[in-house]
Amino acid sequence: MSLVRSKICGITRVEDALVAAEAGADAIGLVFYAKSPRAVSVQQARTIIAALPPFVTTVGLFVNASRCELGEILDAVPLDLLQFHGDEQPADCEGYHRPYIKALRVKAGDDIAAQVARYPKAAGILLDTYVPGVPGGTGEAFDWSLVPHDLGRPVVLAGGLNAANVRAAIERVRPYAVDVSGGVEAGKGIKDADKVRAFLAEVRRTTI
Ligand SMILES: O=C(O)c1ccccc1N[C@@H]1O[C@H](COP(=O)(O)O)[C@@H](O)[C@H]1O
Repeated sequence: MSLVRSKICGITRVEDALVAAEAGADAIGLVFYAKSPRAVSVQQARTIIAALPPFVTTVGLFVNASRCELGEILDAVPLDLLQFHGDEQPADCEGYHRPYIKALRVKAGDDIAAQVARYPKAAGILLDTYVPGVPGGTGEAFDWSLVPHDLGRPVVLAGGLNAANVRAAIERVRPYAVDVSGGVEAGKGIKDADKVRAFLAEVRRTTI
């Protein structure tokens, strides 16, 4: 029997980070993608991370960022883990002296196992919903039955999760962790404390 880890992504405010940490989130996600309504500046990210208690993993989310842009952010922001959510190839994700997770956007007919195998150095694989033209954070779930049973890697399940469906999602996919953004928001980039608490409580009471 194991507990499923959790990440609350798209944090833009200190108060939301603290609610997530106090409610037991294992990680918070900071979006460094200017086109996202949840994008944070370097200074915002530093302020949020400085306010966190120990043992909360800080994840930086990037979408096709250049090496130069990413390097500048990493020089300034103490991120523990990188999440590549665009079309990054394996070589684009390596060389930053940080573990990374690669997001794959899932649709019917995909050979998920083959895509996962392309990223042997990834610490984990995040599975999100494929929506044409949108890299992520769509709030839409995908058909969880598309996920093969044993991908042999830590799987982070994402895409349209919320307190009402996360239990079923965990029981179906048996992921290492779940990741949520829109399902715990009051508005874009603003978390709803009650939704965050309800989501994390539901994750905690669901063992696999
Ligand atoms: O949150 C965003 O704005 C975002 C932008 C670009 C790529 C990914 C983004 N978020 C990630 O998308 C998934 C699913 O989010 P949701 O729960 O469906 O809203 C999650 O991993 C977010 O971290």
